[in-house]
Amino acid sequence: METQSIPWREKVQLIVRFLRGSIHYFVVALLCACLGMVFNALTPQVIRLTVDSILGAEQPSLPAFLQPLLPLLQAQKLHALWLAAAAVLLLALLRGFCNYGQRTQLSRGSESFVKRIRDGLYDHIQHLSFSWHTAHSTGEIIQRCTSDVDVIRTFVCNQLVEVVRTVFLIILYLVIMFRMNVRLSFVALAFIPIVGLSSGVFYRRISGRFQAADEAEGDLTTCAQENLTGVRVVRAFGRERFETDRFCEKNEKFASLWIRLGRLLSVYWASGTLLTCLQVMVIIVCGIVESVHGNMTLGEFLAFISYNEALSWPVRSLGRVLSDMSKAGVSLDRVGYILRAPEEKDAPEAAPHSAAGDIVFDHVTFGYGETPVLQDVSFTIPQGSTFAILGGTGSGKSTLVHLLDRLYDLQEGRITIGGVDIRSFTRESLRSQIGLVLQEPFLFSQTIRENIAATRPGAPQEELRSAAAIACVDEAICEFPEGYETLVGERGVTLSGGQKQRVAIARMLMQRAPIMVFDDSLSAVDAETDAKIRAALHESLGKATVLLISHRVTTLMQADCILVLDGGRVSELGTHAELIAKPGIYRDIYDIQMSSDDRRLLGKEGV
Ligand SMILES: Nc1ncnc2c1ncn2[C@@H]1O[C@H](COP(=O)(O)OP(=O)(O)OP(=O)(O)O)[C@@H](O)[C@H]1O
Repeated sequence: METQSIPWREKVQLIVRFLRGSIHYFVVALLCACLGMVFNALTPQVIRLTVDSILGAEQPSLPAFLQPLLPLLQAQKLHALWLAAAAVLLLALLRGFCNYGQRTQLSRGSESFVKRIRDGLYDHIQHLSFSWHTAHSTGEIIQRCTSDVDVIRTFVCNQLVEVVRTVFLIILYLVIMFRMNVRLSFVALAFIPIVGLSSGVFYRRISGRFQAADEAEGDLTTCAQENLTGVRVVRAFGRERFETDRFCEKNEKFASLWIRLGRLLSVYWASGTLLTCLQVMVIIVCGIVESVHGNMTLGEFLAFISYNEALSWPVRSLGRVLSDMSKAGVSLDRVGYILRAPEEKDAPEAAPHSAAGDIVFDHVTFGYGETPVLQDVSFTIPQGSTFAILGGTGSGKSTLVHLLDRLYDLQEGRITIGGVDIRSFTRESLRSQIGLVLQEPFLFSQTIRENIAATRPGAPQEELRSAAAIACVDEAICEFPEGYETLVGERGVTLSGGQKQRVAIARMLMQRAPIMVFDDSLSAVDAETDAKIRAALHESLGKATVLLISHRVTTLMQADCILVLDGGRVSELGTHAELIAKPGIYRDIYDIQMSSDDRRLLGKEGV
């Protein structure tokens, strides 16, 4: 799946959009963090006071509210030392409280933030067009909704807060340091842009590598997902070795990308450590010179060193945050790519319409890409009739259904139902009136009852059973120990292809749609069951318009009208009797398919 970079302004808007409702947690967390910094900054001052005025003989400089303590500090050195120790303890306790507040608020904020992203993404994906879904791999969509969302969460909830905290800390410490010694503070300050610059260079270099690693992870997920979904094919064709090799190859590429990334990170961290040591060394040397010249007391020197050391780690971590920012930037691009995809939207004038009336395909031309799949296709399906479509593989039969259901939008021509262009229907009203059974039906990992009742939850059991009986699957369901409560899917029973198709037919019948489409949906049942189902459907469908697609002539021959598609064009149109009366594709297929068995079966059906 491609990833276009989205502008930073849009990335910020994206974050702000999902932060709504949880911003107060982050504000409180930040306040706690800043307060913790203040308490942190007071500890070296206690040390300075202890060294200079309790152990040494300097006149203590205390803020006005602490002036009453002065006589106590000067009178009894031991009491003063206890007081200093108690102050350090108190500051540590206060820092602990702030830390606790920061973490609890952050975890609440981050959980509600990430929940909002997941909900937003899921809801958006539900409204993306079918063409978008077919164009993008499921594995990668899942990866973007899980790992990428996680990277964004870590960035917003930990690193972004860390940046604000670090900036506050740098300002606070620099103010204190400048008040203590301006010259030495300038030396400490000079290192900040150097560290910042090296982080910036690093940030630019690493961004592309993170993107490549993420794309490799997407490939790996897709490969694993495909393999697990197609496990039957893998086993049947003995492709285990091939699949393992394919996975290993992708896994190796993924691992080597991360190793290269790790190497780059190590270079950064090693050079950062070197820079920090250099800065500490320079400050110690300059501080000693300042102290020797009497520009600093010993206590001030010690306090300055601890401020400087406390400053070096956050400045470096700023570099790490910047590098993580590049990763988060890539993840925001990838999640943003999904969120930017346009949702299926009805035309402003679209409204719910009744799907009663004739269905007309009027000079329809359509292609998924450059090559047209359907060319100038025109035909009419009278309301209440059974209309069949026959055609070779890839002739465009399913494409007709995709267009009727508006899974894809028409490029040329128009389709009308009862004289109303299907583009004037809201998609919901159109789709709710077209019952669809696909060649490869999908059943949810729920009970058979829930699957059949998917279109009408809460429908009475008798109705479910009668729909299942029409689809000739009721008997098979009742044979399961748990009957209709049998769970299907990975954690339940595995239904045969034919059983799945019949459950899907029952599900569609529950919809009671005025238009019913069977897209090669009896291909997995034997000819006899196919005939039984058709007979039962014939009796129960009433006034519904039925569109029947099949490769099997016996399935189609009773239809009111049969259309033969050839290479995306209408080749023949007429009743079974009309079509076999003249040479053409239909008669050829009929002659090939009609074995003596079929003729016997036809005799049974009385055709
Ligand atoms: N989502 C898609 N994207 C691109 N091409 C597609 C897509 N779906 C179908 N096609 C192509 O369109 C052509 C017609 O496909 P369609 O599924 O309509 O044929 P069909 O007659 O139903 O075939 P079959 O009987 O094998 O199911 C084929 O060449 C197919 O490769």
